[in-house]
Amino acid sequence: MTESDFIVVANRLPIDLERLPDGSSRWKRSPGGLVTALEPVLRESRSSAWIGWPGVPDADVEPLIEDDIAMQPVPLSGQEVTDYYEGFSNATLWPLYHDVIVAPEYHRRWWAAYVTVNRRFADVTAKAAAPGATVWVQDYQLQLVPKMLRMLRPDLTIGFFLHIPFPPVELFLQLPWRTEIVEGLLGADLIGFQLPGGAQNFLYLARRLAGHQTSRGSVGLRSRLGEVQVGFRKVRVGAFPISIESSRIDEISKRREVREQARELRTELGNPRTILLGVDRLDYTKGIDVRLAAIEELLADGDLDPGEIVLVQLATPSRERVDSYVRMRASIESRVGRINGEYGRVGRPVVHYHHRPVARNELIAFFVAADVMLVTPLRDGMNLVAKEYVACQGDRGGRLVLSEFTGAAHELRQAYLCNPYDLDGVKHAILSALTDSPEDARRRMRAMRRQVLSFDVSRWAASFLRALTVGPEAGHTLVRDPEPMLGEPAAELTSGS
Ligand SMILES: Nc1ncnc2c1ncn2[C@@H]1O[C@H](COP(=O)(O)OP(=O)(O)O)[C@@H](O)[C@H]1O
Ligand SMILES: O=P(O)(O)OC[C@H]1O[C@H](O[C@H]2O[C@H](CO)[C@@H](O)[C@H](O)[C@H]2O)[C@H](O)[C@@H](O)[C@@H]1O
Repeated sequence: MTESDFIVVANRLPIDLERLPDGSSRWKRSPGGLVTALEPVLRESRSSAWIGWPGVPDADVEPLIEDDIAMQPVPLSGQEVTDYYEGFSNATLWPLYHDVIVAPEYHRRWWAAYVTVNRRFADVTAKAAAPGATVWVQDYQLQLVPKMLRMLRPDLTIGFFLHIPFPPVELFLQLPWRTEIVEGLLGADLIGFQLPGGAQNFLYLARRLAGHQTSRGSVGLRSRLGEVQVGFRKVRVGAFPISIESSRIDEISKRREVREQARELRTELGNPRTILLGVDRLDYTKGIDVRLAAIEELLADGDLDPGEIVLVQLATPSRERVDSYVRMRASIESRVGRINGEYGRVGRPVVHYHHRPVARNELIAFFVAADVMLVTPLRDGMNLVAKEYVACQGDRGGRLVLSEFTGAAHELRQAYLCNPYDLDGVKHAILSALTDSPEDARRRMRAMRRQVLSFDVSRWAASFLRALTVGPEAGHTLVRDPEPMLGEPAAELTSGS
């Protein structure tokens, strides 16, 4: 494989290898918003490569070119999938960074696998990068890569972006390997978070856990970066909310065949007065159970008429061997069954639940058909689905019910916002969305569309990469924390003893 000037390093390649029952295999699109966001960025750049896992254990695949992107597979053994991916990444870090919605598990064996796999990603990247190349490392699965890579290749410019929330300090401190993670990230030249709060939590930890001098001023959106002094290097820290290919999605949503498909969907659903829609990876962070509980109560209260509404829930399979995901799936599917058993009629279920990914244009037809979009996560780094729905509304006044605990809620202020922990609040937001006047709904949607169409994914990537490749901002005052570092005795105690 030739050396590349611009490399994205992510846990997954944008395509997953799928093994078929006859022993053959084929590539399919990988799930999740990280791939949705980064694919167009790489398609537009030259001499670029994507380094990642092909999605199945023990895959022995050669580098390949797909959609003009050079793909460099990093293999994982079956045991590494269990310990690094399902274990440390998705049963330790994922719940810890998402407000401990389920309890994170801390196992030294999982941590050892995380270190080993991060080192493998760093080694592969060090070999693939041209002299002076720019490398952009993605997400919580690879937080040690920046430091490992810097030690191997000090000539590289290294960026890191965290797609999920960076947790409150008190929660992060549970992690037995908290200092290693902070030091691993500080190998980057620029560390990006979705929101300023995450950046500020990280600056605090760089001071208190790792003892570095940091800036103290508040971090802005795509501006006012924070700084950490690491030896002779200045590491910058900022907030860069991710987005979507808004104008492409807008354009697809206006195609005649997509509108036609949306009409057909409505007919197939029995021409209900209102279509409500949920689109998510099947993940406990997404609050699918919250929206089902709200709909069930609204039906029971008589506020919703089962003859007039239909809820379509599209759920992409995700992390299917992790215990918490297995339990959540069973509970969601049993609730869907209960609602349909109670309120559905023969041939007319109230909830249409599909446990599979749908093709891109079909998904856009669902967004066009939906009168109300339900996005109710308990915590979510951004939630691109909310932005995709807005991009598909054209001049329609589709209504977006949106959890306050998504990154998207910080930009889409005109949504019907709700606290997903407050069931009455969620019910109220759904009823407001259903009963608001068409003029008011259009006014809200127009404001959100302006936001989504102006701040698209290329602007996200450009703002991060510009900050990564230009020199540090001048004029920051860096301070070392006067308080003792965490885990060390306070100065007055040592001097007094
Ligand atoms: N059932 C589905 N079929 C096809 N695409 C889906 C489905 N569910 C989610 N997606 C896509 O996956 C991406 C999810 O991104 P996001 O909302 O940011 O959450 P996450 O990355 O946590 O899954 C979006 O681009 C969305 O359109
Ligand atoms: O690779 P998987 O384990 O199947 O998971 C899919 C992806 O899920 C997460 O997506 C996040 O990124 C989105 C884009 O920034 C953001 O909108 C969303 O809030 C996040 O949850 C995960 O962060 C990715 O690494 C996974 O590939």
